[in-house]
Amino acid sequence: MKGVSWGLIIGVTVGVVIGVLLATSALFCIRFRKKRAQIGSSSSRRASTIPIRVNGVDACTIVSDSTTGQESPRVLENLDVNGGSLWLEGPRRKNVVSVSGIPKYPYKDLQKATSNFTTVIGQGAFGPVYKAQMSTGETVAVKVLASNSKQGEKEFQTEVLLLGRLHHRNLVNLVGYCAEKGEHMLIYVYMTNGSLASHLYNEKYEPLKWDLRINIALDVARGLEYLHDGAVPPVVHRDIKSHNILLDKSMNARVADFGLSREEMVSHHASNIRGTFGYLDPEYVSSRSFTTKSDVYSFGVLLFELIAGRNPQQGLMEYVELAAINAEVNEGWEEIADARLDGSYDTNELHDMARLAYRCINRMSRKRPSMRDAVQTLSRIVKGRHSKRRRRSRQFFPVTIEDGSTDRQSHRRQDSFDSLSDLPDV
Ligand SMILES: Nc1ncnc2c1ncn2[C@@H]1O[C@H](COP(=O)(O)OP(=O)(O)OP(=O)(O)O)[C@@H](O)[C@H]1O
Repeated sequence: MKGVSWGLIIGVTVGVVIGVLLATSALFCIRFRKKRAQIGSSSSRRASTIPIRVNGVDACTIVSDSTTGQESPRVLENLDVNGGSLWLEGPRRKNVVSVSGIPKYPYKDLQKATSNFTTVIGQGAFGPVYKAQMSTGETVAVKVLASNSKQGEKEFQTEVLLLGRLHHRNLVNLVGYCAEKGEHMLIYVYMTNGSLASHLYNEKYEPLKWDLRINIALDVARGLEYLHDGAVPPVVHRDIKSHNILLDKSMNARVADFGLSREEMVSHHASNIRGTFGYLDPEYVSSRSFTTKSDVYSFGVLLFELIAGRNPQQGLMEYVELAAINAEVNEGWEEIADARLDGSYDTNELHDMARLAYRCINRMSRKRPSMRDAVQTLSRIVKGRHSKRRRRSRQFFPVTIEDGSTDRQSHRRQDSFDSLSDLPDV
């Protein structure tokens, strides 16, 4: 009996232990699978919201941005998940010959779409830019390269091929081209709200709000980060300035004029130095060698433009150097804040952005941050702003929900709604 009961006890114990082990491992397997599925779906979601397409000759790889980008709630305009332009997709593409993925448009179509090239929207160093209404109903911008260009057909095609490989939501993507009747034209996504320069300096526009200025800075940083770290081979922009930052209908900023052969520029700059004075890296001027850090320098100038609402031709940098004297102990940068902001900005954010800008314009290129660092700093500023607002909204909502009947409280509710207007979707 004793033997039987010991055997029974041991049998039951072993059975229970094996049962528990089996149950635990089954549970572990289920949880592991779930987790993997979650990671899979979140990374594919991430890749689809923040596409960076790095194209080799035939390959197209999606890699992610250095930040998630969830802090930027603004709407993407005309973009599919791969950063390509939706208007070119699908059945609408009829009548368009596509060579190596970049559609080639007949001259007569563009002539018609621009009312015989009468719809000028701008004039750049490469030539005039026209607004074009395509028969598909889409609006595009057509850049006609100056006819004094020495570029041959083959070089132009090569350039189109290179440009066509660069796709990012913060770049003014090339969506087509035309090479006919001795004319060379590049067709771009149309940017409804024009250039950043016009919003900063043209009185006809409302002053840009502080939050929007930071969002624009982050958009530009992301576009440049892609050119420097995401594109293969890396692309140095060489002419970052507020005229080359364009805004779409939702005020998302995109970098324009990248990757164009600078040899083709109608020279309005002295002694072979390419770029725009005031934005030029002093190290490049002395060494004549342009690097990604030269773009970082120009980006720093652009950040100061956003802060101060004045450009290098209006003495921006002298202004900055004076303010920098007092800025060491977290003071002083307010002195240069754009008067059109009317004091409506967060002082800490302004200091953080100015400090980043000042690092970017360091005379020694090796001491400047990379664009990846700049993206991370600006993302932190934007994230900080959102969490501050979330905290503030948590303070306000319980009061208004519990007892929203008094005037004072309904005012507060209104205030909290106003300040939440640009919270990201969560
Ligand atoms: N894709 C676009 N959508 C809307 N407007 C555009 C577009 N591209 C250019 N423009 C307009 O045309 C103007 C001229 O553009 P372009 O890029 O040729 O020259 P720029 O940047 O002003 O000067 P530069 O050539 O010296 O850099 C821009 O300032 C902008 O107002």
